[in-house]
Amino acid sequence: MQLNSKTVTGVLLTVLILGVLYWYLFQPFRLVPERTQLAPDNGLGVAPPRAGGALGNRLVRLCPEALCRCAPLDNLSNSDFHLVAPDHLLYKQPSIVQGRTDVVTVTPWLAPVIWEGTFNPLLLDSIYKLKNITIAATVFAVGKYIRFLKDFLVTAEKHFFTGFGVHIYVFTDRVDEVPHVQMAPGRQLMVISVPSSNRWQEISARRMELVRTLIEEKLRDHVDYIFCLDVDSQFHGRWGTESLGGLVAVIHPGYYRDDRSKFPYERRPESRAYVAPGEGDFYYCGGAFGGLLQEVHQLVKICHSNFLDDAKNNIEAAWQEESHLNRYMWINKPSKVLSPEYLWQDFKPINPEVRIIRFSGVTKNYAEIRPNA
Ligand SMILES: CC(=O)N[C@H]1[C@@H](OP(=O)(O)OP(=O)(O)OC[C@H]2O[C@@H](n3ccc(=O)[nH]c3=O)[C@H](O)[C@@H]2O)O[C@H](CO)[C@H](O)[C@@H]1O
Ligand SMILES: [Mn+2]
Repeated sequence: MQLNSKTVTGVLLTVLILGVLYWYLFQPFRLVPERTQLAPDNGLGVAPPRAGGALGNRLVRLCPEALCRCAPLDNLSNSDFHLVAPDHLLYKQPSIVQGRTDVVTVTPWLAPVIWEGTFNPLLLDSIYKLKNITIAATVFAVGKYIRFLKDFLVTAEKHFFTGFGVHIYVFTDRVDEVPHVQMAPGRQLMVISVPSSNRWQEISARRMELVRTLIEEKLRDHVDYIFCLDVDSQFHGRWGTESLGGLVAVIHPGYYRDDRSKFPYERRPESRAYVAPGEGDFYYCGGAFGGLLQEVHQLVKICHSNFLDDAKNNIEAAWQEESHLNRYMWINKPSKVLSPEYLWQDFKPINPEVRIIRFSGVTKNYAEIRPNA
């Protein structure tokens, strides 16, 4: 058979096109940039969509199987959203008509508010045991505040996520004075040396920056949740898996019955922490907050950046990082809210709705322990 050159070219071209098409459809993976979960720091504290995600930009494999099961989809079972209970677990029947009526147990944006009697610890622990999670806690003990560390650590051993993997990070300028506290298997203490300061405001506010660095340099990929806690406090009751969530805030015990006009938000519009009159949901504590690692990373990053912007304009918010945290939580609604059971103050008489005190600030002589009064 005689082939003319036109037929040969035509056949070759068809083979080439089919080849390219085949390669494109059946290549093992294509690299595409994943949508970043961290919004550009817009200074307003506006968060990106929250579900799942990683810290920053990352490349994901898109394979033919991606249509059904690829790594990011499998990870859902490790996330906060998929709750699997062990089969045959026996526990008290939940009621849909009876429960706490003396307190509000859900926010207007439908985040649960955790009070004693709203959850089943056995059920929750069984669910989270299956996930094999690790929880980090940060605590600062700078200067004379080192004296609070021992009770904090001893009581954390008794009440804070007992039976779970817990990594406590102590930031201190007095490394030699960190007490030795026996910890259960799976629980660890890490000490990080930080400089001292002659202003307590600076020590307190610097926590946002140091927690950010800790997350970026040490915790990513190793820890699921993180809580940032004041050291001048002790645990008195269970603080466990019921507190886990995306972004977790604790209601301040001092203002939870007050009108929002009484909340000590930053009221100067020049500050990045400004909350206008008529705005704000609750007044949250600076002494305890937490959540999924990527959520807390977002929070500390934005609060620190807003704090720096204020500093450039010679403004220090009324309650330092607590004011920035409150501004952040007004825009980025916490997905779980912990009642004042989770941070009480020893000097405060207990109100009837508070059936248990889980964590409480010790009464201290400010003039005596702070570097500046
Ligand atoms: C219960 C609660 O919500 N407390 C908050 C409140 O006052 P507090 O009176 O509770 O603040 P604080 O004196 O406990 O300081 C906050 C924390 O900073 C650390 N620290 C402070 C001073 C120092 O010399 N060395 C040291 O290590 C320590 O971990 C301490 O627990 O307002 C502060 C505003 O700045 C923080 O938001 C606190 O978290
Ligand atoms: Mn405190």
